[in-house]
Formats: sequence, structure tokens, C-alpha cells
Amino acid sequence: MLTVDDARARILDEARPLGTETVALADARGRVLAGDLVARRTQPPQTMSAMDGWALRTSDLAVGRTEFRVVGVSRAGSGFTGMVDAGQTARIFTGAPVPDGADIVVIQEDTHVAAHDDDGQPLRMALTDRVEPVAGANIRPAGIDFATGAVGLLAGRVMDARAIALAAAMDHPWLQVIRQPRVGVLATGDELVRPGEPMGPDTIVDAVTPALMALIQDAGAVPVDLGIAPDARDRIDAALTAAHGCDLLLTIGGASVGDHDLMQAALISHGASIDFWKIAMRPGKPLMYGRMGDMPVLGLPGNPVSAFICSWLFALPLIDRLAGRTPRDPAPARLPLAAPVAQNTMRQHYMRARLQTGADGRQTVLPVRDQDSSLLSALADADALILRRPHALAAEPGTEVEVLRLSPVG
Ligand SMILES: Nc1nc2c(c(=O)[nH]1)N[C@H]1C(S)=C(S)[C@@H](COP(=O)(O)OP(=O)(O)OC[C@H]3O[C@@H](n4cnc5c(N)ncnc54)[C@H](O)[C@@H]3O)O[C@H]1N2
Ligand code: MOO
Repeated sequence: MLTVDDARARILDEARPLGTETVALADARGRVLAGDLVARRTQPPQTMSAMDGWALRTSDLAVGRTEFRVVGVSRAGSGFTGMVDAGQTARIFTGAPVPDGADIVVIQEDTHVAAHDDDGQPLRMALTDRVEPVAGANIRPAGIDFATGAVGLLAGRVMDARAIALAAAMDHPWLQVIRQPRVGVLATGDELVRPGEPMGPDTIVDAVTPALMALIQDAGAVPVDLGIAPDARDRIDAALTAAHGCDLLLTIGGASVGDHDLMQAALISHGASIDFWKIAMRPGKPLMYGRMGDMPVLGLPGNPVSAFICSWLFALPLIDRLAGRTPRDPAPARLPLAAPVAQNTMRQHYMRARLQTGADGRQTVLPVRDQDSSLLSALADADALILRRPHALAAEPGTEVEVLRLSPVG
């Protein structure tokens, strides 16, 4: 049987980022830049003050001048267009252009107004403290952030709040980004109903579709609910036809060996090639992977925990790749066990577990008691998975094991 690592590699190796589209900057959160983003302007556009104070000449400070004649005011958005000559100063505010002639801004805390005119406007400014004549002090040169034509954000950058700020500052109202993957979710099984639908004695509620819809959204992709197909070839065929147009298809159930496990045959009749079926992992052994045309298909086992863990391990990195991001590959932490675990089989085991912090502040990990792959209560309760490698030996409390955290969302 294929190992988890080999299965991951086979799934990811074939996948390529999708095409591009243009989105408004306001809709760009979480999207992936399709190309380098170049500044369309220079920031700051001219020499700007970094402080509220007075613009003047360092040459005046160097010769010991302490009083200056006020010749104008430079505000953010409306600079002083005149010249600051020797012995002169201009009132200046943070973000205002530094007038010609001035090469230093003295912060107002080091000054006082020595004389006002009849309207109360400052006529003369005097220094109250000694100010070092350092040219450029409290001044931001033009282009210190970025200059027109400079590459500010690289292709592949995920547009988080910080990247959005820079794109906005570089004057990009629109961005070229990788298209969001459309991920079809198709549940199968005669026994399934939607939450709230009439129930019979043999029915259970489709819990996996809603879980996958949430997981897909958390991954920045667009979920497409393809419904529940009963265990009948014609119904599964119709649902697979409806999947055309998706970038990835996740099917749930019908992956095993039972008489009603029809998914593989249906996929093949739709021209799908099956790359692998069954991997050495628990839960999730009957995972199937193939392609229908260009569209990758993950045939998830029906047991809800198996479907969730297979999606978490394989569908999420695949969505990352299709969306143009680096496929996630969380490194396991090492934490001591809070309860013993048995020797593992040849299947890599992802045990549902809870992180806990002892009175001494030390974190341990407690496997949930029942690892049955149908138990949604245990899955909801878990906040981590203990990763047990094939044939790992039995381990006592205190033994460090590999732990993957299930994030609060996803
Ligand atoms: N003889 C064997 N039997 C089974 C094997 C095996 O190797 N030999 N593998 C077992 C394993 S492991 C798993 S996992 C399951 C996978 O079965 P299928 O993928 O064929 O899934 P189903 O039979 O359709 O369903 C299994 C189970 O899950 C419930 N289910 C299905 N879909 C949903 C859903 N959307 N929401 C909630 N629950 C769902 C379904 O009712 C069944 O109880 O096969 C084992 N058997
Ligand atoms: O491997 Mo199945 O996926 O036990 O539940």
C-alpha cells in the first residue's frame, strides 16, 4: 500500500496553479498575486516631514542661530511653495512637504513661539533646547518607501492585510490574482439525508458535506455542493456530470469494497483515470485519487472522521497548490503523552487527541479513548492529531510523540 508521503507527492506533483482573474483590491483578501506588483507611484512623492515642528536650515544651527523668522506653513496635502532662506523657518506638520531651502525639521517640543502677529499667527520661533545640526533629521526623503517601477510585492504573495496596504499605497485598485479553486463536494449513500430532513430508522445525517464546505472556505476556495447521490449508478453518473466546471472534486463514501461502493466504477465510466486507491493510513485507508480530464478527484472514505482527516491531509494542500500558494505541510510538534498508546500497525495512524496543560504549565497530549472513525463527537472534541508512524512501538505516558494541531478554524 502507498505511504501517506508518497500519496501526497503523487497528488501534488500533478497539480498546477489555476488561471488568473482580476479582482478589486477590496476583494483581494487571501487571494494570491498572479504576477509581481510594481509601484505606480513614488512614496512619499516628495520630501516629507516625519514630525510636527519647524523646517529650517542646518547651516543656521551650525552657526548657533537660535531665533528664526516664520515665512510660511506647510501642511499635509498643501505644502508651502516658497523658499526657506537663511534665518527663516516654516511651520510644518507630519506628512507635509519640506519646503525648498530647508534641510531639517526641528520638533516643536524643542521650540517656542517668540512673537505673534496681530492675528495670533507665529512671527518668530526660538529654540528652547540645543538642536544638533543634522541634515535630514525628521525628514523622509522622496521614494524612501518605494519608487515608481519598483517591485513591491512578488508573484505568489498571499494578499493579507499588510500586502493589501502596500498594494493600495502603490495605487492598485485592481489586482491580477490566481483564480479561486471551485471544489465540488458529492456525498453518496442511500442512508443519507440533510440536517432537518425527514428521517427513517436507517437514515443518518450527511455530516461530511457541511464539514467539507467549511474546510474548503477556510482554505480560500469556493465550495460547490453537488448534493447527495443515492447508491445507484445513474444517480452517481448524473452527479458526476454536474461536477464538470469544478477544479477539484471531492466525493464522499462508496470508496470501499462493499456491493454498494460504486464510486470508482462511476468515475472510470466518466473517463477518469484512477492513480491510486488505498493508502497505508488510519483512518482513511480506502482513499482514492485520480483525474477526470484535468480535474483532480479525491474519493474520500465515507466514515466521517476518515473523510475529514483525508481532506485535511490531502485536499487542503492540493487546494493550496491550485490556488497558487505553497502547499501547507505543518511540521509536527513533539509533546509527551498523557496516556499510553498501543503499538501501531503498518498504517500511519492519525489519532484524535486533546492538548492539555498541567499544573506545572507543561503541555501533554491525550489520545481520545475511542478512535473509531465514525465518532464525530470525538473529532469535535479533539484539537490535535497524534501522528503514529507505521509500526511505532507501544509508548507509555511521558513519551514524546509527534503532534499536529488542528487549527481553531479548519
Ligand atoms: N470489508 C471491508 N469493509 C470495509 C473496509 C475494508 O477495507 N474492507 N474499509 C472500511 C473503512 S476503513 C472505511 S473508512 C469504510 C469506507 O467506506 P466507504 O468509503 O465505502 O463509505 P460508505 O460505505 O459509503 O460509508 C461508510 C460509513 O460512513 C457513513 N457515511 C458515508 N457518508 C457520510 C456522510 N456524508 N456523512 C455522514 N456519514 C457518512 C456511512 O453511513 C457508513 O456508516 O469502509 C469500511 N469497510
Ligand atoms: O480507515 Mo477507515 O478510514 O477506518 O475509517
